[in-house]
Amino acid sequence: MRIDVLTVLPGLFDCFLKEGVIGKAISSGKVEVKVHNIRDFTTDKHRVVDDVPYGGGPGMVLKPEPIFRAYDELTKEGEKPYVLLTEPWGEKFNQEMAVELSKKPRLMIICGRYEGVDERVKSLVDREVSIGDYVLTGGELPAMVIMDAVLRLIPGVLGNLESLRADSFSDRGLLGYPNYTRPAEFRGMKVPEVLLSGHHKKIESWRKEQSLRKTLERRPEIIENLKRKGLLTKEELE
Ligand SMILES: NC(=O)c1ccno1
Repeated sequence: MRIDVLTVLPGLFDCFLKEGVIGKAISSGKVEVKVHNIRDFTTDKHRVVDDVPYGGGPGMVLKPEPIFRAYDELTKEGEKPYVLLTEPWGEKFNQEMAVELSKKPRLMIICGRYEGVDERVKSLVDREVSIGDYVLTGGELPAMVIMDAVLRLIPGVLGNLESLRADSFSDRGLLGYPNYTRPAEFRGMKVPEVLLSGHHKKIESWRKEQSLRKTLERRPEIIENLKRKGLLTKEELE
């Protein structure tokens, strides 16, 4: 997968693209992520990327020209990207969308900033995406959240596919089960006996029960939804 990011603050991505699982995936060539400074696509000596809103009002709006120039330049060759725009009022990002996006060969993420982008930029956009009902200073952090959730799903990026299976939200949207590691007792808190038993069937059913219990406690609507769709087994319903 290739991802092109358009932003006025490219430096925000430096650590994200160098460290951890994502950094390794890029350095090993499993995925390609290129961050582009929208200012590099301006033509004036002050490299202006924003302007006051028509009709008045607070703040500044990202101008269309530099973004369109960037899009034209970056899409001259190769597959046309699926274009996302990160904005607070976009479609809510979730695991389902992450899975869908992970199947695209190429993405472009335009990071909103200031009061937003000129509305005409949206003629380039396939999906406006929000990571939550709150307003940030810009779309760069949402872009990193989206890239993290999407890139980890690319085959070969996560060493152990098992951890993908055990993800929260990956099994019918159920929350993940509790995890423990050594020591077996820490400050009087013991690891559940079943996890020390080596009995894989019992461990699996304990984990399933914990996952259902946690989902029922924290996200009952997910259980109700699965019940309505008939996606819970008889045992799980007991
Ligand atoms: N909530 C968001 O995704 C967002 C994007 C830009 N500002 O806020």
